[in-house]
Amino acid sequence: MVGIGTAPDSWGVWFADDPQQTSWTRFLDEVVAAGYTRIELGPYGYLPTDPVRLKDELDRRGLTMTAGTTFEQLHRPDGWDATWRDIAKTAELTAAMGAQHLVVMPSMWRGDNGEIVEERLDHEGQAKHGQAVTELGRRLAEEFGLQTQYHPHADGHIDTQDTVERFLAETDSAYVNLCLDTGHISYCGGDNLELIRKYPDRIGYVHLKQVDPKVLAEVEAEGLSVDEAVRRGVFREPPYGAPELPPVLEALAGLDAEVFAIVEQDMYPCAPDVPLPIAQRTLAYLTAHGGSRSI
Ligand SMILES: O=C1C[C@@H](O)[C@H](O)[C@@H](O)C1=O
Repeated sequence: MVGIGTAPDSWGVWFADDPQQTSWTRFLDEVVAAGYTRIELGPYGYLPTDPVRLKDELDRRGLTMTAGTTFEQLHRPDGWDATWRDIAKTAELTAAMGAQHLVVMPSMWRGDNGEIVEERLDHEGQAKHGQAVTELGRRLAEEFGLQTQYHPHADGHIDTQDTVERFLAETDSAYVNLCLDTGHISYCGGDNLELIRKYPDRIGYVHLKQVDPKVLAEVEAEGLSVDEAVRRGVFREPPYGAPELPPVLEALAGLDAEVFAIVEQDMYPCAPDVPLPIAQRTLAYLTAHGGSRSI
């Protein structure tokens, strides 16, 4: 089964607290109105951080939480403390909601203005990073009972197919697997179907998004960041972008395990009335192609 859900990103939410964003109550109400039953936590502090209150808000709306999302900086020699401080609070709240997964993303090598802010990792750096993420996954499993699903990210240290494959080789599948984000993989020139075919046991979780090839070409030509690409609308409503999602859903349905596939159409910033109709159409499209909305 491929269990479809959605996330605050699909309502234009990137930050805990930003007056441009939809309020969290409107987000939750519209998720229900759109017909979804599963959500992600989004940036820590956007939804209530008191676990009793948050659970009550979810229960009242018949929603379950599949995962929290967070970034790491473990490629830095002194990155552990800052990473753990940020991740532990997200992990605690995520686990308290009964979710099983924590989606972890890399730090960026490219800054918001398109500038290079960090050198890419060499082979030794990739090996050390893989070991550190494995250790993170082990602690998240032992201390919070969460499965770590690593999410490659455009402009991040794990982004291209080559870095994703090396990352999988450097990490221990007992503690770390992949959150295949179809949009980020395509944005970086990777092949989602090939990753599912080559690493069926490592696909632990999925984010569904599509890329507009025209906007991507502009962004590449101008050397812009993914943040600017999002502002220009690089992530499109299905089925108007790439990759095609029905073959991805079919390949996921053929895996041994049930997998959550969470719609994450980044649209920061966006006008308040934009997300709901897109979310409704996207859910109808995905369920017509094999995705399941029910809990
Ligand atoms: O999972 C994600 C979280 C967001 O913060 C990020 O920008 C987005 O692209 C994503 O895939």
